[in-house]
Amino acid sequence: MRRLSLNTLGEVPKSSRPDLDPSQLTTGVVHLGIGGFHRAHQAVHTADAMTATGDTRWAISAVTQRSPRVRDQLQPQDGLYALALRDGTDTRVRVVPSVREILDGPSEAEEVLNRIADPAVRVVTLTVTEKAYRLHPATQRLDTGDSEIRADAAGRPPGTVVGRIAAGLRRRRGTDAGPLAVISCDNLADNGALLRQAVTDYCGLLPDGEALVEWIEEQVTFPCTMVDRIVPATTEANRTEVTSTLGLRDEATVLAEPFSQWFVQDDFRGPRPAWERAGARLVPDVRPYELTKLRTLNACHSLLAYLGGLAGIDTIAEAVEIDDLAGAARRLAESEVRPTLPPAEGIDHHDYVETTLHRFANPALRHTTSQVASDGSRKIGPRLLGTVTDSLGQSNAPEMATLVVAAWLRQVLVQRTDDGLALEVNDPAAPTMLQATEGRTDVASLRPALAAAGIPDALLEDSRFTGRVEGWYAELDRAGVRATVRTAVR
Ligand SMILES: NC(=O)c1ccc[n+]([C@@H]2O[C@H](COP(=O)([O-])OP(=O)(O)OC[C@H]3O[C@@H](n4cnc5c(N)ncnc54)[C@H](O)[C@@H]3O)[C@@H](O)[C@H]2O)c1
Ligand SMILES: O=P(O)(O)OC[C@@H](O)[C@@H](O)[C@H](O)[C@H](O)CO
Repeated sequence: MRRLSLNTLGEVPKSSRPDLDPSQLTTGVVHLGIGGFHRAHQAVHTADAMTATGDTRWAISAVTQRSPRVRDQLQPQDGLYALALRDGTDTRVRVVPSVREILDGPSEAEEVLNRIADPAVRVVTLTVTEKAYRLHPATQRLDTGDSEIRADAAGRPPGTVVGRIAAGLRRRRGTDAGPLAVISCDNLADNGALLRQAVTDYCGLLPDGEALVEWIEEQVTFPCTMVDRIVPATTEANRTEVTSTLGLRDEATVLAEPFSQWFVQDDFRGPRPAWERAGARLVPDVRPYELTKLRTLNACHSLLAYLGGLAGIDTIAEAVEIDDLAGAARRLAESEVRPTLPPAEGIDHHDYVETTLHRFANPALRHTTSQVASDGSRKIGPRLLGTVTDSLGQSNAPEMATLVVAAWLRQVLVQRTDDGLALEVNDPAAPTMLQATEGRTDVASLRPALAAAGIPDALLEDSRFTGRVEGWYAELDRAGVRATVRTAVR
């Protein structure tokens, strides 16, 4: 079957064809980490902003970070791909035109730096997963002892995200290409500030680092963002379905829910796409929205992923249909998270929780518990530990938050469901945690495991945290998920 491409675009059914002519767009954005989420979120808001304004300077040069797979899917299609928005049995398919170039970061490192230094480029966005920032979990500062970071700083073509950004900024400084905004779109609280600090820490390892930091302060902003759209990993079934809708083969299909939200801190020194004309909110302070989303939506997602996974449940939609699991998510969100949140204008927290659980229940997404559970050691902090710390500070008991931590620990240490089936564990800290526990899975092994995962000392030394985690862990071991949660939500 013929592939989707510029040559075949005219054969796409009219209802799925883009409003923009892709060949008329020029590049103004570099994106690092062209995974599913970018294709379903920022690339779409950016296409819609160009359509709304007629300002076609914002096509995207997208960079793969570790494997050329997405480049190999998109390049034969001239960067075109279909987004399938699915809600229950409804599906809407649209071809997205904004990705105009795909570079493979590892093998085309020089080109990537040239793009970042290009005066036409005014925005760099990134979606690279939490672990790619290489932050020390306890300090949330760049782990400058990381061997890959040190190798980048020693002058090899940069392979890490922070190394690549710093090298690109250094080149841009050399070409005097003008101000730039570097926008993290990953699920991290204060993502812009964390990235700025990580780049600054990295510059500290470079011989010309001080001058580069001075230039960055003058020319580069790091707006914080809150991004929200559920985008599961694409399956072959998704590709086949979209192929039959388009009448053309699309290897780079992405699937998402219809809901999409984007809050961006309005901190730009140069031009940018008019995202506010395409559903985004440009606000002076993103923090209340970001905290609300991370501590509510993402924390409930993790709750369903860890407890659901241990209970042998494959998808988030199936997990949230179990009343006690939904009840535990509500208890976490309403009783523990809500008192810790600053007011976020326009957000009613109760409605937010109910909308979130309704979105999770979308059966068409088939978002797996194992995908959401991945990289737990990097997600537990931003999603749950802030709630734990703030709750303890307010003398509120973080029962559900610690239950999630215990469930994560059981996944990593025991790696079996309650029925004894093997659980796939994908966590960069898992080897160190298993080494620290020497293969033991009893309650006494939890503190070494938490320490190895980089949980901050203040929590490790607080028995109100460790005691609860140990209690829940023992209960999960004794009674299993379903009975533990049933008792917990009574
Ligand atoms: N998928 C979603 O529903 C969703 C929603 C909101 C935010 N996000 C954010 O987007 C991120 C990416 O999600 P996705 O669905 O696109 O995932 P994905 O697996 O499709 O893509 C991940 C991207 O990150 C890169 N990456 C992974 N590990 C890396 C590392 N160690 N160093 C450098 N690059 C690395 C990969 O190369 C790839 O380009 C998430 O981690 C999250 O922070 C995702
Ligand atoms: O993408 P991750 O791996 O950081 O987290 C998995 C999900 O919790 C997350 O992607 C949500 O679907 C998303 O944050 C919704 O906006």
